[in-house]
Amino acid sequence: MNHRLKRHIVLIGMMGAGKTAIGSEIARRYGVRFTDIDAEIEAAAAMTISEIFDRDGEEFFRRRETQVLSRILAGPPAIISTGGGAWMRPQNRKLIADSGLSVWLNCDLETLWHRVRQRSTRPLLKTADPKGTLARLIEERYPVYGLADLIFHSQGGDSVEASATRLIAEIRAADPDLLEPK
Ligand SMILES: Nc1ncnc2c1ncn2[C@@H]1O[C@H](COP(=O)(O)OP(=O)(O)OP(=O)(O)O)[C@@H](O)[C@H]1O
Ligand SMILES: O=C(O)C1=C[C@@H](O)[C@@H](O)[C@H](O)C1
Ligand SMILES: [Mg+2]
Repeated sequence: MNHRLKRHIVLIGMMGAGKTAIGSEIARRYGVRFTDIDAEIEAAAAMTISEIFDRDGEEFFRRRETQVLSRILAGPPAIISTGGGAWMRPQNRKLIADSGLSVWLNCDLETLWHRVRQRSTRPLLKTADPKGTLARLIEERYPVYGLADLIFHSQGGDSVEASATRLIAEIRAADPDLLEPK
């Protein structure tokens, strides 16, 4: 059924937390727009994120990420999936707070590792000990992710569909007017 979003719903969290999977499922179900910031960065640069990191470095990528996030947030309300590091910049947190509800998809290390271990698309995990890197990023980031408006506890055994249903209920409880039928 088609719905209207009053503000953006901005999904934050680690690589593999399900921002893209759950975000696109919710958007499909409610007929609202879904935007993935990583995909927007890649489209604007006509390069993959790995290529941007390799050629121009992480700092350059982070500046691009803020520009793209700012452009998407200025557009019509959408469900937005951010890259894992986006929420760590205070400037990005301010941009998100000004126009959306931030939702952290909180997921444990073992579940994340199970989901990302096969992927070669995430430059930050191209290390000698990717699981250790993931654990270190979790330690650094979780206190900051915890500043989100809503914390969704992802349950490892749940399907994407079940998680999307539970997340919608939690979003409705946090802000009953955010997602309304057209
Ligand atoms: N309950 C669940 N919630 C979310 N994802 C799940 C769940 N169960 C299985 N998955 C699978 O886990 C993967 C989650 O990856 P996804 O790309 O959505 O994460 P992400 O947060 O967007 O990561 P990235 O920052 O790397 O883009 C998907 O392949 C999805 O199908
Ligand atoms: O966790 C991170 O810092 C990143 C996650 C990805 O979504 C990409 O935005 C990029 O690979 C950086
Ligand atoms: Mg994603």
